[in-house]
Amino acid sequence: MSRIKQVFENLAKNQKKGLIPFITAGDPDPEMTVEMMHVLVDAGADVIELGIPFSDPMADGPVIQRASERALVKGVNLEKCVGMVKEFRLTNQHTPIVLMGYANPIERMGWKHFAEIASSAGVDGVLIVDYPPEECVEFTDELKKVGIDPIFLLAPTSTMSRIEQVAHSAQGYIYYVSLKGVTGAANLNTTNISSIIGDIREKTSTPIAVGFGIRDAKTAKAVSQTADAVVIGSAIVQLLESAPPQTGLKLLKEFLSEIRSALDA
Ligand SMILES: O=P(O)(O)OC[C@@H](O)[C@@H](O)c1c[nH]c2ccccc12
Repeated sequence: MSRIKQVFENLAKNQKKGLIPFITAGDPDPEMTVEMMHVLVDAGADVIELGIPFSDPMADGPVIQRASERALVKGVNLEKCVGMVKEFRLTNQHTPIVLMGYANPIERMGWKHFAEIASSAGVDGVLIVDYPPEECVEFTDELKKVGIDPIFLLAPTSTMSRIEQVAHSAQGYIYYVSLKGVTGAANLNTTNISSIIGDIREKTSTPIAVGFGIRDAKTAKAVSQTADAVVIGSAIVQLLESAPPQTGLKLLKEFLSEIRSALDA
């Protein structure tokens, strides 16, 4: 069974909700990323989304764009991201890692080669923002062949046929984007979420994670009433940006622990 599936089964069994922090690989410094991943786990992360820095991240707001730029300046590329997962796996074999990014670097490397090195490094899921399921059937097959879960996005604008398509192709979890716009938005409306999640659940039993615009414990808790997991990105990346590195790690741990307690309360 995949590590992601295992985590969601355990959460369901214990009637808990998942916490999925996002960080950009290599930000603020490539030397810190693996340590940061362990801090996230210590603070209660169930799955880690590790962002592959990209020069034109069109789904990202300014906070994650800046993180991407900082990481690129420090020479982080796709190979190095995979290497970070490999290093993380030396001391953690249980926390699922989802690599997320854009199609371009993956295509340059080649689907098959990427799938192979990612799987042998210990990557569990892959989410490519600009790959809707019908445009990447072959890539999805390569991932499934090596036991990596393909993760897809649904949004408030998704049609019923798109929901069906994603329900059919997705493994691990489905990522429901809570609002129209880019990452880091501040105006999440938690009341609209439940009806669309209901529609998705009619089509699939794959767990649903919700992200975009979750910045505090209260919102995380509210979203977790309907979602199986919450994803938090920009709030974390911003916190790291605004503090010196070692203080950043401490603040990160405090911030995530607070969310964890709210979800578990
Ligand atoms: O930053 P937010 O609003 O907390 O949303 C999570 C998000 O950052 C993370 O999942 C993510 C980062 N880049 C993305 C691109 C598309 C979809 C999702 C993402």
